[in-house]
Amino acid sequence: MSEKAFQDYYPADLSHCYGCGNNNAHGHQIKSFWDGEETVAEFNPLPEHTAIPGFVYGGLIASLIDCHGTGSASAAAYKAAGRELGSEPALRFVTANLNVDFLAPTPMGQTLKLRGTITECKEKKVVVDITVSAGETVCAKGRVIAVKMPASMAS
Ligand SMILES: CCCCCCCCCC(=O)SCCNC(=O)CCNC(=O)[C@H](O)C(C)(C)COP(=O)(O)OP(=O)(O)OC[C@H]1O[C@@H](n2cnc3c(N)ncnc32)[C@H](O)[C@@H]1OP(=O)(O)O
Repeated sequence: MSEKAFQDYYPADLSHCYGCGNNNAHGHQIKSFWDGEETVAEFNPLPEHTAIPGFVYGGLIASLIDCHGTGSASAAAYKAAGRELGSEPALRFVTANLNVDFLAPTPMGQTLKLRGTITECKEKKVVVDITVSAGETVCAKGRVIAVKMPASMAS
């Protein structure tokens, strides 16, 4: 995909997140995009992301939901403000609450597809509902409550 991901617009000094930071060589570096009014991301779990042989670790799934959620929140805030992604001042969101339901065992060896719906979008808080699917099976669903990053988290 040649389109820039939401996370590619994060400023370099805030791109170290284990889930989505471009500057974290050991992280997941997930990439989120718009698909109409929804947001999408894909991830291919590695062998080290195993829970039980053949199945994906739930913590990884939570991490993917977390960072697809905060990325989607930022993109939704820019959209609501009628602004270009990445324009200054930056609209940065962190996770206030993360809730995950594991609905079915998640198989290794398949691309996981995340799909997000912006359920609520206010100036300071964005709520994103997300599904994680392997093939036709929705393996997990989650909700991220993302809140504007406090000044105390900026270096
Ligand atoms: C561009 C750069 C971004 C890159 C980073 C990506 C991040 C990746 C995801 C992460 O892992 S972030 C790291 C984990 N998160 C944190 O460390 C956040 C720690 N918590 C805080 O700093 C504060 O608690 C927080 C900023 C989340 C909220 O404090 P505030 O004082 O700003 O919130 P406030 O009390 O004003 O509430 C604002 C709204 O959020 C709601 N809210 C706040 N905390 C909540 C909570 N814990 N659960 C549910 N809702 C919550 C609150 O009810 C309210 O909703 P309403 O407007 O509808 O009334």
